[in-house]
Amino acid sequence: MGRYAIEFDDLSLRIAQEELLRGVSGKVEEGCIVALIGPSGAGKSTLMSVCNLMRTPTAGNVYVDGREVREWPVRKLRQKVGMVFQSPTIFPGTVEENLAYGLKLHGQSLQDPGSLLQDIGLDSDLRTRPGTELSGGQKQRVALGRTLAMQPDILLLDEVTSALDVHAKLEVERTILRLHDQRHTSMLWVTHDLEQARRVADIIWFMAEGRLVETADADSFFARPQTTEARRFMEMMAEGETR
Ligand SMILES: Nc1ncnc2c1ncn2[C@@H]1O[C@H](COP(=O)(O)OP(=O)(O)OP(=O)(O)O)[C@@H](O)[C@H]1O
Repeated sequence: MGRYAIEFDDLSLRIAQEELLRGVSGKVEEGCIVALIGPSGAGKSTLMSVCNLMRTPTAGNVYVDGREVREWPVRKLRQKVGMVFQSPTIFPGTVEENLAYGLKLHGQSLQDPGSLLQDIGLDSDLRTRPGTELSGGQKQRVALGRTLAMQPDILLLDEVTSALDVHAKLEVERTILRLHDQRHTSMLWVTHDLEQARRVADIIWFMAEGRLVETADADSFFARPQTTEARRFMEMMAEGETR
């Protein structure tokens, strides 16, 4: 097997009678940013959740760095595959304590809070500030920093900017791209914001009804999707914007 950060091999996931994922196969190259787009309920979050075993596949396999997820020690897998969500979780305590939270769970401490703050674009004065006093964008940076403190090789980003205003969204987006340049982290990035997908992604994966319907490099996807489903989706999204 070549060097892929993540590889999905005929992956399916059913909960009760519901088919959440249906035969998904695809590969994320190391250091690549894949934007996962598609209608609500397509299975985008579900696909990400199997990468760190928050959910277990019903059939098929998921390989992280060439090793099937169920063969990884879970703690190691979750250190290697970090996840950031739409709504940042901020624990009681200072920004620094929030940044160190994941490491502490792993019996480690944060070695260089100053440089992490710099990496996530937060002023060093904020280090001792209660996390709950931050703005939405700052909280999302702290959530990102907490995940990055674990030195993940892979980042799963689930609509991480959708709760932010335009300014904060672009700031967080830029921070993520800068970190990507520095650390070459591989990323699966779910977004409903097609302009964002166009700005950040190398590759687009379009999902619908639990299937990975189309994969393409971002430029060719946005020039013209190949499948009818993706074309319809793009038209629908464009109509929504002009309404
Ligand atoms: N625990 C569950 N039991 C049954 N069905 C579920 C469960 N969790 C999610 N689903 C269903 O699985 C489907 C896929 O959900 P998922 O959240 O992965 O979609 P999504 O593409 O990320 O959607 P969105 O863009 O709205 O976040 C949806 O139809 C959802 O209702």
